[in-house]
Amino acid sequence: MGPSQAMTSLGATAARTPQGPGPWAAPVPDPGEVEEEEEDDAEEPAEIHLCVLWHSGCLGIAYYDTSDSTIHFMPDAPDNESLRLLQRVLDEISPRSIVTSAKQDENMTQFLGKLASQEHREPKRPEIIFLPNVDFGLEISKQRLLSGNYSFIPDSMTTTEKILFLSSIIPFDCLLTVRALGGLLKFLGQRRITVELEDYNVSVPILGFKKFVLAHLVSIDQDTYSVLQIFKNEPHPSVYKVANGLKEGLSLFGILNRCRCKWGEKLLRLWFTRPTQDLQELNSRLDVIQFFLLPQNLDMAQTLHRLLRHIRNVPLILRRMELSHTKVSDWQVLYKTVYSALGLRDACRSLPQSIQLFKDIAQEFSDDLHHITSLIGKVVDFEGSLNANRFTVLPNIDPEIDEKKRRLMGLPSFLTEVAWKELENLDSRIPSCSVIYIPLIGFLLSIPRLPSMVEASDFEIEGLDFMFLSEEKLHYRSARTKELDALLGDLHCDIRDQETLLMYQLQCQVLARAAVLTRVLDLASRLDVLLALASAAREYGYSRPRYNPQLLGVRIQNGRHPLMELCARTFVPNPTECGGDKGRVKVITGPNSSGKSIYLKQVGLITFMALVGSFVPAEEAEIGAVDAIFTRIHSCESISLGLSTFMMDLNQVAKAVNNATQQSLVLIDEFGKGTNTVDGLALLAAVLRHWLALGPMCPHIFVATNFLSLIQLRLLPQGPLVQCLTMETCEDGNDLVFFYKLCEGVANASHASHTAAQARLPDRLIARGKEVSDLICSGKPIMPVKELLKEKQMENCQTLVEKFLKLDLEDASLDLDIFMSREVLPAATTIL
Ligand SMILES: Nc1ncnc2c1ncn2[C@@H]1O[C@H](COP(=O)(O)OP(=O)(O)OP(=O)(O)O)[C@@H](O)[C@H]1O
Repeated sequence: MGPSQAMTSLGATAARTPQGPGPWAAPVPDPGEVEEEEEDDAEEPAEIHLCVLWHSGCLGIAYYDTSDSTIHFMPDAPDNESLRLLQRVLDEISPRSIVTSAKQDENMTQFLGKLASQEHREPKRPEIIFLPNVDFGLEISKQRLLSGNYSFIPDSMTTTEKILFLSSIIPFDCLLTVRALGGLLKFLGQRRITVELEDYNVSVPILGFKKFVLAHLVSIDQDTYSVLQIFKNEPHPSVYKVANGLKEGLSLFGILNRCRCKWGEKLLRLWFTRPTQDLQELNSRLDVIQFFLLPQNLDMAQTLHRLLRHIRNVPLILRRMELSHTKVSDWQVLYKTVYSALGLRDACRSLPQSIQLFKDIAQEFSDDLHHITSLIGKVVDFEGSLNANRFTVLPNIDPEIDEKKRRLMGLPSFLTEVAWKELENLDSRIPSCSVIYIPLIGFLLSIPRLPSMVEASDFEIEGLDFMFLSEEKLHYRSARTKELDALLGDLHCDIRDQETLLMYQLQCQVLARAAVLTRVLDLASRLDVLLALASAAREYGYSRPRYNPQLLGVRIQNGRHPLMELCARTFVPNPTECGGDKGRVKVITGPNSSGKSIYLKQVGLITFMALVGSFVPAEEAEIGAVDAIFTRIHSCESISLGLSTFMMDLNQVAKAVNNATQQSLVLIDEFGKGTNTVDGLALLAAVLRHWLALGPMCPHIFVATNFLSLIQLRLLPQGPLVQCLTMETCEDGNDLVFFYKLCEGVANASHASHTAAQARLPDRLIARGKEVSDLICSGKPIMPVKELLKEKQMENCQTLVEKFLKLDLEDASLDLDIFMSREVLPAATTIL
């Protein structure tokens, strides 16, 4: 540190003149130590590093998430040759890098090659890293896992205890998972993820291992998420406000997300990306929501919601502790979080223990939390720490620190006395002097530079050692300041060192209890999500869905579209019943704007919400076994993919045709409109006939179409598998009234002209459209618009023809050029 940057932590001044700086200047906080205070929860964008192995139809996946410094792993799971499960995981977590073995199966190589070539992949193409196959060896991977340095394992554990503990978390019998975990650890260590700039002996922080299972997953692709408006990213008006410049628009996630803590929101997003068929899990979520919906539990819900606001970003704090980068605010946040967690525990202990979540919170929020709060509360001097901008401890923790602080407190007045004495010995031209203290340098005499002190040689003063010039002040060591150094030493630094040591010990105590803190976060975010879903269910009048694995399809009474019902003045609910004698293919026809698309989406959304474990916008809903939701609904998104609209339509339908099973829900809106009518209709009919030919294996299909000919021309086989539905309307003179009510039957006309009128197309055009349409229907030729040949034009033509007839071509005086330019050309402009 150069002298000009040298910061004094305290000093005292003696001045000969009254105008000089006051001799009783209070200790000035060291500005060099003032850290840039970030917001508590400010986070670097999370990065995910994934390691994957595929062997004999089995997948082993493990990934490291920098946002919570946790390793997530999926126990060995079967995946087919097109690696759909892996694709699903990649879509969900968008890893920054994908690590795998250089010795790979052909399928995996092709899969990764394709991934690497996706130039427009959003948000970013992952980096693909091949490590030598030996890095994934089973034994070496096990060793790496067992010998890791994990702060959540207390130092007091013996090696055997540690192995037992780890084998209760990591499934060592899942060979691919273990090898993937081993490869991941190798990669993390090699790249020094998150600790690139740290000392080499600081290892990558690992705060826990978490299992994730995608076994009961309901498959939903990205298009479906977008067209059903489950998520909707919109550019944020302020790009500085959020890291990716995006905010949630009107979406299902947006209206249900009432989470109070960030981790709750994160978990809700995760549940949305992983709809499940695990009925036990779904029912356990619904039990909690149902409990909070009871009027007598409203107060409790509000109390819990308030407490959850204080549950903050514990993983970030733990990571900073691991790296010894803990900030003053971290201690406060941690204290509040743990304190609120204890509040949650006490509240949950008073709730029915038959509900698993309450039981878990009551039991798993252990006394370790008490220990943490009492330690932090007893040791950390929050006020002092904030003032000093560094960790300081309360009195009576360490008598040595207390003693040093007492001496330090008395120092300014003592130094003032010293300064006065020093001033007496100085040249009388020097008006004032101060004694200052600079950490690591010691005590110095500071004298203002006199106008006569120009050259460096002028700075020399007898009996003093010149040190440096800074801000027009000359600094010297005198015999007295040397004495002070010996007497008081680096008092300030000593206090700081001792307090830092105490902070380190406190950190270790907290880190040894990291497991309970991670659990707090897991359970608190679960509670937060369920309270959020309960709050939405209460406000919007949702009901609890029932799951019936024996049921084919879904049965919904008075279902509503969760977003549309918030925008429409009155929303008309509609029932849904598919499977059994109600047919597998529902063909919904109806005039434009009669509510077909909304109905289709509502079926998808209600089913989705039930599979997430939320209450649903319906009077009753019974959900059968649903393994996937496919959609072919028009979205605006085609530019970034560089595909034509029709090509996108075809892609989506192809996905459904190739993957839908008898348990899948397929929603098709206006398929075939992107090409000429006949081809489009033929394609739609062909796709539906393909599914119908599967008989009982046919998926549950809802098709909304304006191709009335699909039914009129009997393009679909007749039978119990097909049911025709339409939206009720009634003609009132020229007006068409929409009832938005679903009923059996087929629409008799598209009433496109009515929609056109609503869109304010000129009447003349609408009338012409109707005329042409009627002519086509009745098989008559289409004549050009009569209006075009106006009467006046006819008259002009006749006059011109007459002029030509009167021409005497035998007449020698006739000048044809003059005739053309005077008679014909002017008339031509009125005719053409
Ligand atoms: N159940 C309903 N209750 C009240 N209003 C509804 C309902 N369903 C639809 N609407 C209203 O009708 C409008 C049009 O609905 P929708 O887009 O579903 O029509 P559509 O039949 O699919 O039309 P198109 O064939 O032109 O695509 C909606 O924006 C909404 O305002």
